Amino acid sequence: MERPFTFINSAMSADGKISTKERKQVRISGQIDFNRMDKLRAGSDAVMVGIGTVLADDPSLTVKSAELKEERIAAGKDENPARVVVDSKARTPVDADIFKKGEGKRIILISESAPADKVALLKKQATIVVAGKDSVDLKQAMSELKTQGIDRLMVEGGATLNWGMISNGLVDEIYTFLGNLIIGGKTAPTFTDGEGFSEKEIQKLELIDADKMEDGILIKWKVLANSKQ
Ligand SMILES: NC(=O)C1=CN([C@@H]2O[C@H](COP(=O)(O)OP(=O)(O)OC[C@H]3O[C@@H](n4cnc5c(N)ncnc54)[C@H](O)[C@@H]3O)[C@@H](O)[C@H]2O)C=CC1
Ligand SMILES: Nc1nc(O)c(N)c(N[C@@H]2O[C@H](COP(=O)(O)O)[C@@H](O)[C@H]2O)n1
Repeated sequence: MERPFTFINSAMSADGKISTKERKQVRISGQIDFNRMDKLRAGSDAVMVGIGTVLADDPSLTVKSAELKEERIAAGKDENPARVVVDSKARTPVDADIFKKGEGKRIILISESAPADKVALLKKQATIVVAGKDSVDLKQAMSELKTQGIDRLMVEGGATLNWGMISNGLVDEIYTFLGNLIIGGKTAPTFTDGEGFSEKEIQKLELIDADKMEDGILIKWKVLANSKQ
């Protein structure tokens, strides 16, 4: 199956949390890391999040730097990479910031179980891709993104989508900024939630690089092949 080159970028606390127990967004990294993230967005064909992140944070997922936007336009691309939401039941609000802010394509990945009336509303603002019966079949969805010309995909969480992508063997690299705070809470989302691997299935990584950045560490990992997937 052909799929895009895919990486996850995330910011987590020193105890591995990506938001609070109330699922409230926390500023974990500083401006240098936000600029790095902006460059990653600008260099991608699409930026993807789960519906949990849209409902919790309402991110715009746009490129913020005017210079980087101009570079994209000069290269014949849209100002922003395509914004993709994994949303089995088509719960994306029609007034979400991904629709209100910035130019560019929007793609909503849904399952066959999504209600037709809501899908019809979303169709006015986004390309709808149906993959899977009750929840989005991520393998099928990634193959569809590839056929739509997406060669480089940035995944920005959250915890459940990160698990879904990694456990299905759909991720090539992971970039995590580890910040100088403890969030705690057993219900606060971690970098990967989902059901978790049992011992023999655990996903192995190879360290690419680790750098001190502001008051934290940027760690880059390569995801190794996993015979279980
Ligand atoms: N610090 C950071 O870098 C980031 C933190 N976050 C945080 O993450 C939290 C949201 O994470 P979650 O609640 O876990 O939501 P999520 O953003 O991972 O979305 C999960 C939802 O995606 C949908 N989905 C459909 N098909 C799926 C499949 N095959 N596999 C996995 N998911 C599928 C399901 O409805 C599922 O509930 C928020 O609190 C947000 O603030 C989100 C992005 C970045
Ligand atoms: N990389 C990173 N560092 C942090 O400290 C963060 N809090 C986040 N959060 C995610 O960034 C997204 C915001 O995007 P827009 O600014 O709206 O374009 C959002 O999904 C946050 O969860 N990321």
